[in-house]
Amino acid sequence: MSSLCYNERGERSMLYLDAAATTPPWPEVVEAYARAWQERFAHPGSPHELGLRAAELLDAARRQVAELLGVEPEEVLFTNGATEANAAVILGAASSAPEGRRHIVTTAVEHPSVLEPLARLERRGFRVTYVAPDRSGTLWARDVLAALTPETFLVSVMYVNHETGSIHPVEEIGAGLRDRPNVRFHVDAVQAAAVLPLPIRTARIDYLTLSGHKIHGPRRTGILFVRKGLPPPRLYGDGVPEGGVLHPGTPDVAAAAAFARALRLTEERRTAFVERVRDLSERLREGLEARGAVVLSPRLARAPHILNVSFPGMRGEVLVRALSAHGVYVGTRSACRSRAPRSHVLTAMRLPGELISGSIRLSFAEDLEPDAAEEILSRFDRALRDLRSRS
Ligand SMILES: Cc1ncc(COP(=O)(O)O)c(C=O)c1O
Repeated sequence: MSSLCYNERGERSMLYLDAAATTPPWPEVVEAYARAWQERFAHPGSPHELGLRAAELLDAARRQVAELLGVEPEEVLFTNGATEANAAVILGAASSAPEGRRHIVTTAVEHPSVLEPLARLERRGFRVTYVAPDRSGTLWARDVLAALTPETFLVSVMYVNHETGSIHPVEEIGAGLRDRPNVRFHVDAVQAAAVLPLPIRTARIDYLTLSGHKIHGPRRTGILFVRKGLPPPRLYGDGVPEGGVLHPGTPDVAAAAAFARALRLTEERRTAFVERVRDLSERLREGLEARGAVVLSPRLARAPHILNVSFPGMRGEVLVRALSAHGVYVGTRSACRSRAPRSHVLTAMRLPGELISGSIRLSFAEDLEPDAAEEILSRFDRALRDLRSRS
């Protein structure tokens, strides 16, 4: 990261504020990946010595992840990323839903990787209730629980929203589901892992998804937690996931090792990161409000590494481009949907159209210090000046 971020005089040239889209790789993770790939390249299913050593590493990665999450190794499956895992959980729960139970509760602000399989199920006759947050972006557990009906077989709620950073009350929802043992509870915790401990046990979660590239690990890696005793979802046909890997095909041992390393470093660095990023995002919030921005992220229960603001009268994409001319890289909304006409998250918050179209998302990665705020704000000033001089 640092070689990309600093020029030859040691000055910061690039300010990457798009960590919710993807994070830069940590060198230790790259090294873990490269070493495992070179040294344990054999197929972990091969019965010879090299195969056994590869299988050993896969197994060790699974045990490390389980230990970090406080769960059993058998409850961890490596995946090709959270999109794959979210779809597998949702479509899998639907295919094993008891007779006559065809209702799912979710939120209107989920990531497209949850909304798209749900839309597919709706076309097949399932009913889905999309619970909306309030105007501040806060989701209330009581609204989610009130949407349950006797036909509900699945509740799917993300832990941290990818556009606003809103923290959803998954523990309270899980507590409310304790007397509904036949309702499965799925949590997409992709945006939470960098900043929050994951309450897998305390929240009565059945399925939880994580993604490697949001915690400085490789793309197309991740894990799916499946509570012991539940059937693991199947991607194709009848095959049960084998050797701790969700997808069929040759397992990527190096990817599993790299994911485990990224998760361990995330755990070790989380407290210090949260402290730094809270300070940084507070300074930016104040500085941007002083420049006329309206903060769209909730004031309370916001993950500190995501800050959504809007400059009324300005288009978000235009500001994103103006900022990038000054080496500041921010996002508009979910990178997967950045071409969709408007944010479904901000629309669900019932915000005025002008605020929605002016919104940008700042999201912070590990290497930013709080005093970067001054430099970021001064580059905002330059970008805003450029835009005003053009209009
Ligand atoms: C909340 C959330 N869920 C799921 C995903 C998809 O993750 P992946 O890129 O690993 O498929 C993302 C990625 O942006 C996300 O933000």
